[in-house]
Amino acid sequence: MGVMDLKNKLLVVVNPISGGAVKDELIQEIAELLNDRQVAFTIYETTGEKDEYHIRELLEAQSIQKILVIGGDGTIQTVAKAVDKRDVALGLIPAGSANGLVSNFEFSTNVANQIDIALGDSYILMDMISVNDHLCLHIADLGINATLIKNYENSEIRGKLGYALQTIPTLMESDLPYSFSLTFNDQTIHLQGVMVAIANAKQFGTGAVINPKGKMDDGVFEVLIFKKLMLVDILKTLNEDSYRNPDFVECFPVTKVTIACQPEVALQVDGEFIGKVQKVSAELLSSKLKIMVPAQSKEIQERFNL
Ligand SMILES: Nc1ncnc2c1ncn2[C@@H]1O[C@H](COP(=O)(O)OP(=O)(O)OP(=O)(O)O)[C@@H](O)[C@H]1O
Repeated sequence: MGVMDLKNKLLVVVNPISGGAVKDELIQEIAELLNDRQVAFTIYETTGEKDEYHIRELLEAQSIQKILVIGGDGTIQTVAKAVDKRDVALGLIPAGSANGLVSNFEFSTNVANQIDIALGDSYILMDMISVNDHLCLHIADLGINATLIKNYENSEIRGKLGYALQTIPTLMESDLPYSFSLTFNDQTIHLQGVMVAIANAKQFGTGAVINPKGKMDDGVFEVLIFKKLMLVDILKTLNEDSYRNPDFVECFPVTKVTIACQPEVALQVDGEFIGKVQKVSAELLSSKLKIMVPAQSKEIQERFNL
């Protein structure tokens, strides 16, 4: 507990296992930085059991306006669910293995700067999507990437190396291409592809920009159909501004989409493997998530025409 100042009370949610790293030193450093800034705080360490419920209890019992989240996308997800429709902002300290969501903001890698962003007053009201009733903040997809994530979760390796090692067996096992039917804006299209992505964000934590049009606070999300595994075009996703070959990917901005696939295809939401499904319903939620971002971030510059 830091200096008592109820107006400034911060809840610090730490996932002790995210990213596979011990966080004792990081927590110590953050506690000192918060004390220096005279911010009162309570620390909650996640256990992996009923965290959403416990965080909600803390929000109800104490006058908390901000939560500092130290963890990966899964931890941000849990906190977002606990916040629900409350006017509570999230400050982010990326400490996961991939940090997909945070990689979309121009975040500093310096912890003191991250604390200043969290305690500052620049925020976005981020869109959220429901994907088969799972909350999606970042990117959900059906097909090759979700299959990869499933194999990765079954392996012993955490971290980016895990993805690389899992790629080859996944590509050999999968029955590509899959058949998808997508219904949106009163039309249904049928096509073959290796992956369909439902994207709020621009890029994965690996840096692959799969959705150059992605803006987290524009009131729409994109549905993207990746038709073939084209190596040159996959490499081009490393460049944000590059032209996207329509033989490789097509993109549609939507607020609602249903996707049917035959036979069933692997689904992942924000990096968690959900299962194999024959149908996906995705819809923009009416509630938004308040996320603290750097004042110089693109979203803030565009909003205020700076
Ligand atoms: N104390 C704990 N022990 C074991 N598992 C935990 C604990 N606390 C949280 N978890 C689990 O950690 C997972 C969330 O991890 P998170 O996504 O934040 O990190 P990561 O997987 O390393 O990062 P990323 O999502 O960026 O790849 C959830 O599945 C949650 O149940």
